[in-house]
Amino acid sequence: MSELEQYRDEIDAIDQELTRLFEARLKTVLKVGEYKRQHELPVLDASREQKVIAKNVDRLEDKQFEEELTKFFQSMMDITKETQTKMMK
Ligand SMILES: C=C(O[C@@H]1C=C(C(=O)O)C=C[C@H]1O)C(=O)O
Repeated sequence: MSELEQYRDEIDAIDQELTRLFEARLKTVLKVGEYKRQHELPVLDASREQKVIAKNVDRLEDKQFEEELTKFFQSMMDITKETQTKMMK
């Protein structure tokens, strides 16, 4: 196996984990969405989003990825808000 194929195998294994975790996170987000619907709360909670980002940036072993991780979490939370909004219709 070439070096490139080995790296891609590694990426595939990581993606498998990411997909499993993303699905689990989305299922929990939908429960939050249902709670918000019942309690008439807005989908966006900007202060919670800031906390999620800060907490996870803090967990980074290599701080050079701070900008990338911030974008990653912000993009994911944009998706989860969209999913909650869709579900609340
Ligand atoms: C899931 C929530 O709804 C939104 C999505 C968030 C997320 O995906 O972590 C965080 C805050 C909210 O803007 C929440 O309020 O906890």
